[in-house]
Amino acid sequence: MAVVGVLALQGSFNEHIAALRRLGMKGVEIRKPEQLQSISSLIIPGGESTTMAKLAEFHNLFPALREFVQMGKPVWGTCAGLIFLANKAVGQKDGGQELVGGLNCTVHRNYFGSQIQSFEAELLVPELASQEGGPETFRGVFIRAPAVLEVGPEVEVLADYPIPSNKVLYSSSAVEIQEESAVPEKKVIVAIKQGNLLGTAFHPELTADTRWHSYFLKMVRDVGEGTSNATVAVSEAASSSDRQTKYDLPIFR
Ligand SMILES: NC(=O)CC[C@H](N)C(=O)O
Repeated sequence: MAVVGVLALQGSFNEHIAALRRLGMKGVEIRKPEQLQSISSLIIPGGESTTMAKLAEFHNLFPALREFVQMGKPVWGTCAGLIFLANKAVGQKDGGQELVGGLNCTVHRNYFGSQIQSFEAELLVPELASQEGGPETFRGVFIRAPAVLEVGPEVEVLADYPIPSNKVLYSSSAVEIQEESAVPEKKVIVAIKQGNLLGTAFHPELTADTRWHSYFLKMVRDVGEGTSNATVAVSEAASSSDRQTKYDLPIFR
């Protein structure tokens, strides 16, 4: 059976492996550079990107991760993983942190604020729904989440999040709630794709909705490495049976 690597230094790697299992796929934990040679796709989970970067540095993983991305192998970063894959990150701790890069975008590390400003929201996901079926929306779990501030022309935006006009981020001054029509709704980008790289600011691995995992597995198949047609057939069958179930929260099973 084809396997998907999951960077397992810190964060929600077990939850990704469980989501892959629900689709009939095996996720293998990756902790050392040489382990990247035996896999053809990788998920970088959410967690805390500064800590994860320190651990990656300790294990000398950055050169191997960059090479993996440059070889065009499919890589999906969720939350802290998205930060890893960004070419540029702002809002970093003093001294910054090393990035793998590859996604031509700038992310803000804690765009939505601190841990207590974590939230869940229904996101419109037209591309995901057209590829995977199911509802037009996806329940986004945002945990001290980043957001994408800017993207290059080659980057496809798969989801954005409308920030209510009366919610002002990064302002210490009191802000008056204005007439709805006076302040246009601002949208921030929360899911992107560039070639074989996928990035989501939220945590699909913490939901029962496996469509983002299934979408990534199709990217893996399209590269023509890794999954066999038989394996993908299994994963499609699994995801269509999932579609019949209602996506309840809390949903990690
Ligand atoms: N849930 C997450 O992965 C949070 C990421 C966090 N904002 C960071 O800087 O690492």
